[in-house]
Amino acid sequence: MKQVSTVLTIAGTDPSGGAGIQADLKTFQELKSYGMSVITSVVAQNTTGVQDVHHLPIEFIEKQLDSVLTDIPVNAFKTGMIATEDMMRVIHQRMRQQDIYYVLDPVMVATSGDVLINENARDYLRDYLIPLSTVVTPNIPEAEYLTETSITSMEDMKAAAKILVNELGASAALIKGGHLEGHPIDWLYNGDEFYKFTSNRINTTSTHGTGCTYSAAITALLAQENLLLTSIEYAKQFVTSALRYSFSLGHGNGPTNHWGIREESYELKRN
Ligand SMILES: Nc1ncnc2c1ncn2[C@@H]1O[C@H](COP(=O)(O)OP(=O)(O)O)[C@@H](O)[C@H]1O
Ligand SMILES: Cc1ncc(COP(=O)(O)O)c(N)n1
Repeated sequence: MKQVSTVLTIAGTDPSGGAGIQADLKTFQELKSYGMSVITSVVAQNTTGVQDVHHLPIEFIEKQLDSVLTDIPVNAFKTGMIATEDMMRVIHQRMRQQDIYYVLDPVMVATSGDVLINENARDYLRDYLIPLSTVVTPNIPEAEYLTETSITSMEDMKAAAKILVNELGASAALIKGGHLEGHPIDWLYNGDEFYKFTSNRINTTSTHGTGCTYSAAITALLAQENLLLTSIEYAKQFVTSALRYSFSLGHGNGPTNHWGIREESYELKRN
């Protein structure tokens, strides 16, 4: 029987397929990891925004976690949208017993501007989930909230990454620069050194699910025992290709293309 790396996402849903659980599973599949999912909230959303949110009962989140954890060993997991402190508490309680890679995407606001988690949950995430994480992957507004700093430059990004590791207890912090002007630059701090991940800016409005796709790719690659730096480097290429070949779908910000990296290699072969 073939061995496979297993990855779990704990997050909210997107019926339009671009973000959340759906983006995560597509990314896991593309990167040849076996994807599993525990749903926290069912979100009625699409490329234009969030229409409604239905939170699952805590006991049911607990049951889904137990269904996975009592049956299948998990090599790495990520968390995305976790809307309430109660949800975070049960996830923290179950997952801290697992000594595995944890990618924490501190999802707070959708690309459309809709708020996805409540105020208390933000504080619980900072105090309890960050110290459990292998790497935390905030965008600029999320990093500003978590570190209580204002970020307008590379130096500000690096200072915030330092706070996330040295003061808030993450093993590593990757601050994503997509929201700043110019070419998007992400900074990783691992407690010792800073590492820079860059790409050209892709001129597209189809950015729905970019952060989900990036953190899911890092998780899938960590599960395959790649080093953190290698995982981020390849995940960055993956997300850049997903944006380069993104789809013009829907009436708002379209979704990224999870097989973009394959389009890229077809193109290389053709030329
Ligand atoms: N227009 C773009 N072109 C290329 N890369 C981008 C673009 N926008 C964001 N990125 C990259 O996509 C990833 C997600 O970043 P970001 O948009 O900052 O996060 P989020 O989707 O969580 O708001 C990062 O690696 C960022 O540098
Ligand atoms: C369920 C869910 N989780 C996360 C996001 C954020 O998406 P993005 O990656 O565009 O910031 C979203 N819109 N919906």
